[in-house]
Amino acid sequence: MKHYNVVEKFISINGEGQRSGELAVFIRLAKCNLRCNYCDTMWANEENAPVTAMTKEDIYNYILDTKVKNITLTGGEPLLDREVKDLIEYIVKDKSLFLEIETNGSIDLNLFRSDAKNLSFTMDYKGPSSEMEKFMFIKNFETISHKDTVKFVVGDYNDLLKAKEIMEKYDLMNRCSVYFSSVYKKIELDEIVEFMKKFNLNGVRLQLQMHKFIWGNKQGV
Ligand SMILES: C[S@@+](CC[C@H](N)C(=O)[O-])C[C@H]1O[C@@H](n2cnc3c(N)ncnc32)[C@H](O)[C@@H]1O
Ligand SMILES: Nc1nc2[nH]cc(C(=O)O)c2c(=O)[nH]1
Ligand code: SF4
Ligand SMILES: [Mg+2]
Repeated sequence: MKHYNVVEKFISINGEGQRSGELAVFIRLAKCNLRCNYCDTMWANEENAPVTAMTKEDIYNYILDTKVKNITLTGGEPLLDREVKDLIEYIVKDKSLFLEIETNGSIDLNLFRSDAKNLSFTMDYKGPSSEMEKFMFIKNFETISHKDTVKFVVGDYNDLLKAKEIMEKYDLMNRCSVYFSSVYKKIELDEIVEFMKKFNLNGVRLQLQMHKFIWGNKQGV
C-alpha cells in the first residue's frame, strides 16, 4: 500500500496562505528538489529527517480527528511524488474540507490539478536572490487559475523588480491572486510597501509570515 513520508503534522493558524489567520491543520511531507538559501524548513529536506509513513486514509483520519477544516499540504516539496495526486483526490472528495497546497514553482501543476472547488495551489516564484530561479517551471503561468495564488518570495529590490516583470508578462493580476512575501528578516518591510506604491501595484497583497510574529522561527507552529 502507498505510504507518504510525513515529517510533521500540527494545528496552528495559517500564517502565510490564502486563509491566513484561520485555523489550519498542516501536513508536511519530507524532501525537496530545491535548496533555497532562506529555507526555514531545511531540516525536512535532510536524508535523516524523522518520517512517519502514513497512508492517505491515515492522513485523512488524522485531519478528521483534529476537527479543523482548512488543510495545508506542505513540505519539503509536497508535489515531488506524483502519487500525491491520489492523496489530494482522497482529501478533496470531502467537500467540508478546504485543501491548500504550498508548492515551490518547479513542478508541473497540471499533473495534480482537479476541478474540485475546495482545492487551491499557492505557488512560489523564487526570485534571483534565492539562487533557485532557474528551476521555475514557467509553463505553470499558462494554466494558473483564479483559485490559485502566485507568491513572490522577495529578499531584495531585484526580486521585487523581477516579480513585477513576471506579473506583467503573464497578466497575473487578472488571472490569480498575487502575494509578495518577504524573506524573513532579509528585507525591510517598508521597502516592499514603497515599491507597491511606486508602481501602483493594486491588487497585490503583502503577506508576512504571521506565525513568526507570534512564535519566531520554530518547528510545529
Ligand atoms: C517551507 S516551504 C514548503 C513548500 C514548498 N517547498 C515551497 O517552497 O513553496 C513553504 C513556504 O515557506 C516559504 N519560506 C521558506 N523559508 C522562508 C523564509 N526564510 N522567509 C519567508 N518565507 C519562507 C517558502 O517560500 C514557501 O512559500
Ligand atoms: N503557521 C504556519 N503557517 C504556514 N503556512 C504555510 C506554512 C508552510 O510551512 O508551508 C506554514 C507554517 O509552517 N506555519
Ligand atoms: S523549495 Fe520550499 S522546502 Fe524546498 S528549499 Fe525552497 S523553501 Fe525550502
Ligand atoms: Mg513554514
